[in-house]
Amino acid sequence: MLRYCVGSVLAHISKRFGIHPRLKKNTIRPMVTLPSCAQPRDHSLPNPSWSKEMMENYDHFNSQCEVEGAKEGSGLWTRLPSYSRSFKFVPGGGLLSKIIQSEARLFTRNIKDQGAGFEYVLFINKTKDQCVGIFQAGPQLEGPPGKVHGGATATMIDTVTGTHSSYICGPCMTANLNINYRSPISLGSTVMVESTLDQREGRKTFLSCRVTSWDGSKIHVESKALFLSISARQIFGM
Ligand SMILES: CCCCC/C=C\C/C=C\C/C=C\C/C=C\CCCC(=O)SCCNC(=O)CCNC(=O)[C@H](O)C(C)(C)COP(=O)(O)OP(=O)(O)OC[C@H]1O[C@@H](n2cnc3c(N)ncnc32)[C@H](O)[C@@H]1OP(=O)(O)O
Repeated sequence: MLRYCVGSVLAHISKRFGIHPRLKKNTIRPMVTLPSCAQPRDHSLPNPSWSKEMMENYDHFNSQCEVEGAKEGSGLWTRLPSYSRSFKFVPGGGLLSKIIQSEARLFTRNIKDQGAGFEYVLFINKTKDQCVGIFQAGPQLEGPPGKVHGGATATMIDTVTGTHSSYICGPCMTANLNINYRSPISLGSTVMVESTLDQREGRKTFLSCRVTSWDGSKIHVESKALFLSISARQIFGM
């Protein structure tokens, strides 16, 4: 679904900018030299900054994932890759991301120091209509002293519910995000962000989301989100 929705968006972009996203590098005859496009880095894979709690929860979900090559539905969960730009989800997207607004980066992946900002991995469960994010909030996300900024927490929720909604209904945008902050999150701690589908109504997707401590013993945040399906025209103002 994600490949489909990003793919349909890219088809529109390519029409607008006169670039075909699936063109291989050696089939383009550019006026200028195009940057090379290496395999994009998947930021959802573990790195040395991940805490014991982060790794424990990652291993828990990863061990229940579909094995590559096995028939669909063989696992409960699917780990979602994560790139510094949404373009990089599709073949040829790495090249496009260097041509169109090449300085742009996904907000949650723009701090280069490992462990300094958002460290996270998302898993989706299609049969249960659930998406979970395991997040470790680094020191550069401070709000009150020693605690995570409320806007950073909102970003985590938007990331999990937005990705969940994209999987359900394709390209969409956050229309409403309602957040109740119940207890502060300490910097450096690992939290679970869990999104559940409540209802679909035409273009509207309603989701609930909870943020808890890594072991589920403490509730940090409860929220509701509304996403609206949009056309590629709406994204790029065509
Ligand atoms: C390369 C492309 C990538 C594409 C993405 C695809 C896949 C993603 C891949 C990977 C995921 C990676 C990262 C994901 C992480 C994070 C996700 C971040 C998402 C965001 O961070 S995104 C930014 C913040 N977001 C905005 O910047 C939206 C600004 N806004 C608008 O752009 C418009 O506002 C819009 C489009 C929302 C609606 O506009 P519109 O014209 O299409 O629709 P309209 O207004 O007609 O409303 C139709 C019906 O919805 C009801 N309705 C509307 N708004 C409502 C509200 N707030 N509350 C309650 N009901 C509402 C109306 O009442 C009516 O209801 P009814 O039909 O019953 O009368």
